[in-house]
Amino acid sequence: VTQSPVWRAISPAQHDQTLFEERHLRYIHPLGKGNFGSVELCRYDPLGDNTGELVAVKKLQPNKQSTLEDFKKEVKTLSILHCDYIVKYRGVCYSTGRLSMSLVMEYLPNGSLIGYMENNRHNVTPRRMLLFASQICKGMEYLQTLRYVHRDLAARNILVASESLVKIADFGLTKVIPCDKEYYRVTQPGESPIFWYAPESINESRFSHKSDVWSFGVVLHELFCYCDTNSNPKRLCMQEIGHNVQSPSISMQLANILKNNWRLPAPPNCQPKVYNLMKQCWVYNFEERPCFSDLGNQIETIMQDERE
Ligand SMILES: Cc1cnc(Nc2cc(F)c(C3CCN(C)CC3)c(F)c2)nc1Nc1ccc(F)c(N2CCCS2(=O)=O)c1
Repeated sequence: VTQSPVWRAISPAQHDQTLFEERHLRYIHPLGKGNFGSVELCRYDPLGDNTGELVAVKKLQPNKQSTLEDFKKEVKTLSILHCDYIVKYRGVCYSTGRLSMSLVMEYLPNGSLIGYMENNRHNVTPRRMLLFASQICKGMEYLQTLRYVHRDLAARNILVASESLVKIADFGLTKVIPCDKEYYRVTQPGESPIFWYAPESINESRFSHKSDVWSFGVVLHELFCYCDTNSNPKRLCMQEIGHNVQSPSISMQLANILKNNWRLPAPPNCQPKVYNLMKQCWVYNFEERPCFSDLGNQIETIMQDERE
């Protein structure tokens, strides 16, 4: 029987580790909602004896912004990224009948950096924050070698693998920079995380490795504020803008205060060297911002001094 055409048609799937059969994907509970879909904890249990692997499954929620095309690009992006500091792709699950598909990824039990920092505030040292920062930096350096701009680098999109390892997740907004240019121009901005955006991204929808560096500076700020909701970037910017949310638009007012050299304030008890790193990431002119390898070296140096 296994030699009949039907079995031949089916059997290759079993050998393809990246194809997950929906009937073996056991739903456990929701993990969260991102801008492009929801993520659920599942167990892939083909033997049906609960010995299967826990996986995080991202389901597409088609809304005005995201389409199946965008989701397929996100899947394609993640499937070719192989880096210790980027969440691992496991495969895809095509649902029988229905058109949709799901993205299957490794499951990291400690959740996002935000929840982790809030819950572990008392035993996360500045040295550990610098370790996390250097890992995010290395992940971004790797992305840059493939000409990817993440465009949504924020603490909410960083996952905690262990107390000494974090990974970049959620490549829903990631784009490849065309070979003949040094930046990516977005046409439909959609739901933009403008409080993590560089001025040129706010003003001209221009995204580059240097705009990712700006967002990295905001992630550093979030880290050294222990991801405290009272000092999250949106709240601090809105306080500075004032709450006249009419005209001009919030992004225009944000662009103005950044133009007038306002920046997120130094986090409480933050070493001057670390705040100085953030300020380098927030230089108005993107050409003067450091690149991720410079930042990585500076972070390693500060970590050395910390050790002495
Ligand atoms: C790929 C992946 C691997 N492991 C994990 N582990 C994970 C483990 C957890 F306990 C939690 C939480 C912890 C807190 N309590 C209250 C609820 C569950 C958790 F949130 C995540 N999560 C992944 N992805 C993911 C999940 C959820 C997401 F909202 C987002 N997104 C973030 C913004 C865009 S997003 O949708 O991509 C990605």
